[in-house]
Amino acid sequence: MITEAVEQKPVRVLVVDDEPTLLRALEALLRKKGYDVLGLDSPITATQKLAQEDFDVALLDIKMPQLSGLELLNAVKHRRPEVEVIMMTGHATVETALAAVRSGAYDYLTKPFDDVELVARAVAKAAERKMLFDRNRQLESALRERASGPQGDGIVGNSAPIREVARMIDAVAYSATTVLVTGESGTGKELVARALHAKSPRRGHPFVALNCGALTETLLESELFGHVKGAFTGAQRDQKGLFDAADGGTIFLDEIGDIPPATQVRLLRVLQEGELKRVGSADSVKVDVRVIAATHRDLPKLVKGGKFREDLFYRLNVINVPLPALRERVEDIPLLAHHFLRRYAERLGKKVRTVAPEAIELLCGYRWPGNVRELENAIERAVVLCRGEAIGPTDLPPAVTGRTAPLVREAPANGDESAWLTLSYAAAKEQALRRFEKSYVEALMRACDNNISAAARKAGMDRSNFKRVLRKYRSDVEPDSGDEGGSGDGELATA
Ligand SMILES: Nc1ncnc2c1ncn2[C@@H]1O[C@H](COP(=O)(O)OP(=O)(O)OP(=O)(O)O)[C@@H](O)[C@H]1O
Repeated sequence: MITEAVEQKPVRVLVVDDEPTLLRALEALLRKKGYDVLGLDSPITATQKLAQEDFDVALLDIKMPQLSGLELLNAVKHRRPEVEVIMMTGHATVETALAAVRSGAYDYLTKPFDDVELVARAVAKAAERKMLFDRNRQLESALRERASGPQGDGIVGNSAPIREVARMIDAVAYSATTVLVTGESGTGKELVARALHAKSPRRGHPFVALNCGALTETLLESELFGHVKGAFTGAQRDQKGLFDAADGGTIFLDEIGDIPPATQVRLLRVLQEGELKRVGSADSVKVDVRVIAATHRDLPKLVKGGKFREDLFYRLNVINVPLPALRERVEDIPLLAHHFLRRYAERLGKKVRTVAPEAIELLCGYRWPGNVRELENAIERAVVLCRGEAIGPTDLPPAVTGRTAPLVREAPANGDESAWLTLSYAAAKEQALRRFEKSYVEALMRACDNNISAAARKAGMDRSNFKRVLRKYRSDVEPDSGDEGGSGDGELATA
């Protein structure tokens, strides 16, 4: 992972002071703290070294013969602007401090040092800042490489599975073959469809997307194929459909597993014959549209259950591009986080530049049931909340930091009753109920091997009520039809 490479680099510190005793003491102190230190008593030698070697932090005395510390600071910033500089001054005046900061110093310390630990702490802070910016630069350049490289498709990621996706896009974009993109919600199925279109010879023609799960059968058919006047109540004139709108280009049919049987027949006809019939008409119309379909459902299972036509499945599944869940490619998380950070910092006009290592660690440790979409939302939120240059753990959503209802977890069970007292009675009761509900449904699901019907029976609840409760805690459970407009095939998604 890119971040690890940055973190493992030893921090290199340059100390320049013409007082030999202090120089040796600082060298010894910083070496003891684990830094790779070069101590020099001559600012001239220091400028020569800076031309040859990399440093992360420089600790410079402000008053030296040959070259003043401020002149040396300017030389450092000129040669290596990325080095974090701390000035040491025996005559701390507001003017010298200001002059140093204006010239790019990160901090300044006043000599003599009452407590050398202060020096170590200042160096540690400067080193941390330098590493953050190194990490940022590295991720930025990886992103630039990715965006301008052969993939150039807006798909961010360097993991093996995402490289394979990019390879498949390149391999199949040029043909007119139907592609089925599969993967959990938020894994980037539409992004892949857009990339396929953008890299195809059809790119000068429209790309039209439709979420098939969001419409009733009549509306869906009319949207896709158009209708003639009088085809159904409200059809007051002839209307073309999205296949007409996409002529010469690509149509992206999301949630293809949700389309009803009659629509499946019509779609099969378009795929087989290259022609469609508008709703209410017996006439055929020729169309030239590439179909890319997507689903988060297990289509072969729907076929087995008689809910999806086998012939249509084979027509759609000529090429399958499976998208991995985000938790299966954790190494992409830092890259994606910085990608979204850049996007939202720019959009929101904020000076957030990076993600702190502890926040990256939390992001990498979370399961991301909503995949890249959830990560994108988390980073947008963090950019809004962030007050400094780096997103920290407190800017992340509670689900990611594990702060979801901590009071509930810690309250009376371990005797820490004070946790309750920060809540109103209603809030405490609500949290306790949610805790009970979550543990109960999770335990039941475990006991019933994830079989929703069996768990509902054991709970003495009807299946759809049980599912409604379960859905509060499990994002991978499908809604029942009527719940949120799904097709009513919740069993498939959870089995
Ligand atoms: N690899 C990626 N690089 C950059 N952005 C991504 C990537 N994958 C997904 N995204 C972004 O995440 C969001 C969700 O992606 P998209 O809508 O393509 O997912 P989906 O799988 O089609 O979701 P659903 O199944 O819910 O329709 C979009 O804003 C998309 O641009």
